[in-house]
Amino acid sequence: MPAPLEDVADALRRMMDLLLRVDDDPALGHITSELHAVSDLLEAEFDDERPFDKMLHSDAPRHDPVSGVENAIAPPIVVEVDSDGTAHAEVDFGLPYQGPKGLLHGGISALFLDHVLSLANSNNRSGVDNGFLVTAQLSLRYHKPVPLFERATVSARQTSIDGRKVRAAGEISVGGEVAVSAEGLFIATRIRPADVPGDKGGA
Ligand SMILES: CCCCCCCC/C=C\CCCCCCCC(=O)SCCNC(=O)CCNC(=O)[C@H](O)C(C)(C)COP(=O)(O)OP(=O)(O)OC[C@H]1O[C@@H](n2cnc3c(N)ncnc32)[C@H](O)[C@@H]1OP(=O)(O)O
Repeated sequence: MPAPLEDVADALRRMMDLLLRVDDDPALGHITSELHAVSDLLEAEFDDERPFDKMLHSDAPRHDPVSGVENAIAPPIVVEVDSDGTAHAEVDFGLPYQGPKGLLHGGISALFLDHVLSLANSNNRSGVDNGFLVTAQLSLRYHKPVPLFERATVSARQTSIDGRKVRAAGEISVGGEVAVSAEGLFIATRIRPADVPGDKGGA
């Protein structure tokens, strides 16, 4: 059963989508006041320390803009990692991700590929120094536009490990055809999860 924070994020996703469908309307003034009233309620509960702490210490990502179930910016996608190390997720991109009319914004493609390439690396870290694996380089090729409202598959696999340097490649495909392909270099930071107080090594 979804947790309350997931429910709220879902409600916010619905609203963001609707806001991109309405035109100027007299009701918008009232909606703006209502939203500020809700934000005032949230602000009263705000705990300055919580978001960063939660991201660092949770076992599953809940706040990131791709898979984060508590982040309304995220669709969110569910990434599965197969036994052969291939990471993949399915997603129907909607209006909040639009760039050219009816098409996915290219920066959003980069975001989703970065994320799924990262998860393809999280499965196999043998021989990699035990730091956080961060993106050092991401190279993209946009072959075809990605249409909104159609099922897209984002997939990635690790291609090599060389000391602290790990490489992965992946693509966004629609209807079985590659629309965007990516190659990424990820480097294990010198800072290790064990150096961060209270960290469980989740990210
Ligand atoms: C269903 C499965 C569930 C699993 C759940 C798992 C939990 C997941 C949790 C959560 C979700 C994940 C969310 C994904 C997030 C996506 C990834 C990001 O967004 S990461 C953030 C963006 N990236 C940065 O902020 C990096 C910023 N840069 C740096 O910190 C440094 O520059 C760093 C660490 C990359 C390198 O710095 P140095 O000082 O440690 O590196 P030096 O020692 O100089 O270099 C090492 C080697 O790498 C090369 N190198 C360094 N930087 C390079 C670069 N940019 N390009 C090419 N080569 C580079 C060097 O030439 C050197 O090579 P030679 O060993 O000599 O051969």
